[in-house]
Amino acid sequence: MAGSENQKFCLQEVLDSFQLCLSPNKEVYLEHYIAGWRGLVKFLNSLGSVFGFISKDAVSKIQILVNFLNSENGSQYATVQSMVKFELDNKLVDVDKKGICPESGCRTLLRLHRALRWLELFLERLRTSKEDDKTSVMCREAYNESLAQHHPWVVRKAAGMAFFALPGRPTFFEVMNVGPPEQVVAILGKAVPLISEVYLITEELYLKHNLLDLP
Ligand SMILES: CCCCCCCCCCCCC/C=C/[C@@H](O)[C@H](COP(=O)(O)O)NC(=O)CCCCCCCCCCCCCCC
Repeated sequence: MAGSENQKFCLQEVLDSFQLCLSPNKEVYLEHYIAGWRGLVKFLNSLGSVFGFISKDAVSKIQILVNFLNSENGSQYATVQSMVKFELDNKLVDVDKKGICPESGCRTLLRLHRALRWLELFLERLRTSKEDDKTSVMCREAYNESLAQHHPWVVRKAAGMAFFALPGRPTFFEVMNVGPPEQVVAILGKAVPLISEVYLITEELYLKHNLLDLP
């Protein structure tokens, strides 16, 4: 998988990864969750260096999770559910905000999980958008409704500036690399509910274990 962030993006690949994410009993496989994010980072990279600071942060979080998956405890990280259990049972999470485990799997995944909500809201806006709607507006609205609430002023400001550099809807659809606009809309129609399901399962799990505010 190394270096896959530099290859050409294809929306179908992301859809496939999120499809593979769910086990028959609705657990979330970390490997496929990570693959989905790798695909999205590819997309971001293809939009240019203005988005480098966002892509860099996503890549570093992906890498932390990959390292856990490849560690001697890798099998405990097979699913998000098993990761949460393992890290909580072994006191590997900063539940009482002490800063002893600043890079736990749970807190790292939480950052991507929050970004997944932004993605869901953004893709749904794209799916239902009209030809001359602005991607920057869709992106900002989705961001303000989700991730922005977890970001300090300086990050919100930087993100806001980057949104201005987003290409228009036609270019955006082209970069998705799945064919004409109707096809993009059709694939988005499959991707959004899937992403939403993965998001909800993770959200409920984190809520149950009181992990939604991990520092
Ligand atoms: C296509 C437009 C892309 C716009 C992306 C919108 C999200 C804006 C996020 C701005 C993040 C700025 C970077 C810094 C973040 C960190 O401070 C912050 C907190 O981390 P910490 O607690 O370790 O400090 N990190 C995060 O919240 C995680 C952010 C992860 C963002 C990943 C975004 C990937 C975007 C993929 C684009 C895919 C487009 C979809 C097309 C099919």
